[in-house]
Amino acid sequence: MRLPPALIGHTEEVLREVLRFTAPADSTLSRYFRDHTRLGARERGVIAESIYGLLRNKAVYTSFSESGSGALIRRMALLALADGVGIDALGGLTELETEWLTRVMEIDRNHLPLELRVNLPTWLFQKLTEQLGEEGMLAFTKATNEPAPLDLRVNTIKAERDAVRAELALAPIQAEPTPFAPDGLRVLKKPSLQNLPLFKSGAIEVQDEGSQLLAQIVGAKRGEMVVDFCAGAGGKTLALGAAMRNTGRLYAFDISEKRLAKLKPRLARSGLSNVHPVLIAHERDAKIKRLAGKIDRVLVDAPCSGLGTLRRNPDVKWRQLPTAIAELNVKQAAILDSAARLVKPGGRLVYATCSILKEENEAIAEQFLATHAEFELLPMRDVLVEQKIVLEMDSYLKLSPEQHQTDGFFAAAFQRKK
Ligand SMILES: C[S@@+](CC[C@H](N)C(=O)[O-])C[C@H]1O[C@@H](n2cnc3c(N)ncnc32)[C@H](O)[C@@H]1O
Repeated sequence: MRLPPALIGHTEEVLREVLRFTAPADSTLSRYFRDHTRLGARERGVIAESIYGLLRNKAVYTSFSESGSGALIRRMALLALADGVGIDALGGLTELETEWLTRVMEIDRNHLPLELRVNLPTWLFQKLTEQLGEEGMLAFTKATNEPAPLDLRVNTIKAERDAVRAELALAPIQAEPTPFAPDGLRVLKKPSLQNLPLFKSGAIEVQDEGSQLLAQIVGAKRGEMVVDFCAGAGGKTLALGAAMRNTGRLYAFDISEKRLAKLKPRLARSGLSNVHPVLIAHERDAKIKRLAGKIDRVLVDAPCSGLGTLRRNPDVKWRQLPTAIAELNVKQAAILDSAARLVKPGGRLVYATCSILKEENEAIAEQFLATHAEFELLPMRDVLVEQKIVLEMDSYLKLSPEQHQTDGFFAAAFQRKK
């Protein structure tokens, strides 16, 4: 069945807004759908897919749009829609548009220049090629164009992985244990989970396997004092609280009241009572000082470029700029430096990002070690053995979509010398 002609106009309108890059694409889409309640589920699906498709293929579409006629934004929207549903499904095309689309859709994209094919801004193309080599950069960009799997973390305070898997199967939702994270399940299709009793009761949370592994390597145990320094909406806080078996004290710091507010309902569902959310003004807030030298484990899940999450957020590569990354680097080092003060002798500090850029990862870890003689690196291979996670790593944890089917993550673990 042909899609209504108005769909092209809607896609154009969302696209115009998304390409301003003033807000994340998913929030622009949600707002548009809230304002246009008459759009049906299929139409929403087609628009959303086209917008994400466009963000993944922006360089190619921009080049293709140099031919054709009419408004540029319409040509871009048509390419995204044609890639998503096929030209024949589109209602409202003019003869000229059909002719142009048919012609450009026949171009073999494998023969386009590399920089176009990988669909990266030039600065990122150069950086990733330098860092990963051409083959590595190609493997990464290919993997970021694949949809991310839907991973769940079983809340071990409330349920066990096998039992949850069996209950999901009755729904019927098929799920497999995640390859590396001990409490993870990978759901094979993408059903809606919000209304499942398992979700409502807090037995499961949606969380990428990589994110679960970051919480795991903190190694939090019963009765400990733990700080999640950049807790946000608490994805990792909840995993840490469960690892502590709901004992001890877990502080969830963040500078964003809005994000901490999102943690509240998740906390209520989780059944955890050992979590203490604390709004801080900045990383050197006086509230932090009184905990100096008292904390067993500190996780710094630092604000970062998010370039490891391109599968879910393809707009990030177009929104990020090298200047913003340089500013982030200063912030990351400052947060890590302040968080380190909390760690007691023998305690563990974990620095993590969802980026794949060396300057946000290894460079920050190395700079930290060079300026903090009281800390030593805990090689990640040892931490993984301690946590019984079968993953080959060297000094650091480096997860990537092409190798591990997770988002791109980095983590370094340090120990304060005794
Ligand atoms: C990568 S996100 C955290 C995600 C979260 N840990 C999770 O698992 O869902 C980084 C967080 O750092 C917070 N942040 C930014 N600057 C900060 C600072 N100076 N001190 C503490 N948190 C900060 C941001 O508000 C954001 O929530």
